[in-house]
Amino acid sequence: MSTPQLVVHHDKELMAQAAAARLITKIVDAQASRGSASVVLTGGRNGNGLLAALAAAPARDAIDWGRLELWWGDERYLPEGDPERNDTQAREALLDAVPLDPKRVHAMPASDGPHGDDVEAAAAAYAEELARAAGPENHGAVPTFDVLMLGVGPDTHVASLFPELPAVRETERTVVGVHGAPKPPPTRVSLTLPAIRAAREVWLLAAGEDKAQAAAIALSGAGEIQAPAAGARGRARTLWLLDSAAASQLPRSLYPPASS
Ligand SMILES: O=C(O)[C@H](O)[C@@H](O)[C@H](O)[C@H](O)COP(=O)(O)O
Repeated sequence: MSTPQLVVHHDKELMAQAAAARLITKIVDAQASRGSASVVLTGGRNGNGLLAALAAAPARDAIDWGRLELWWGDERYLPEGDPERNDTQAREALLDAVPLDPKRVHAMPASDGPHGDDVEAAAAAYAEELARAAGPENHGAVPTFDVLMLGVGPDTHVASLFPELPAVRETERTVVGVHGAPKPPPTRVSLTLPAIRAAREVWLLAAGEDKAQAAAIALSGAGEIQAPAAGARGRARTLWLLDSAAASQLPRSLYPPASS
């Protein structure tokens, strides 16, 4: 697993714009070398902020949207179209404005779908969809994601993997149902750490004062059960994208000079 690299931007807006520019380049390079790109989106303010910045980016349409595979790292288990769903918010921030191939947009199941309130069945169905998309060259039961993005919660959660809860302890399955999440809504579907760690690159987004303690804990050697963000590592790269407020409690040895 790759050692975390940090890039610190002056403020939340600049972090979102710089991360969006970074994502455009990553997708364009992947499409140029492999014909398509695979990205895992995250929910929350930082995740949606990045998508909104990408929607407004001048180079946005350098991406061949028809050859972009989109997945989610987690989803609130709510009815399709519910404003609180991560995919609803992603569509509003960006997806509805670009010509994606709907067959390549893999939303997680909704609670009014075929699985009803059986969130474990919904999680298993998404795991099967991931496995179907994985090729022989991939690592196990998920496709090789070019970039997997994760917002970081103030308690160091990523996706819907919360400290000490069963989902963060999962070592076999790629997708699990989550009950009793401390961040509402309580019922969710989430990728697990094994699925996250199959990604080429994992980017963790942390902006705002409320993330400073979480970033310091996760980057100072905490274990992944107590601090799930500490376990979110990519095979080739783990990149923390912070603003100076979120970086303010990092040990000086970790906090590079402000990059902008
Ligand atoms: O379903 C969710 O809420 C997200 O997937 C969650 O993992 C989010 O990324 C973090 O809680 C950070 O959210 P903020 O960026 O809003 O702090």
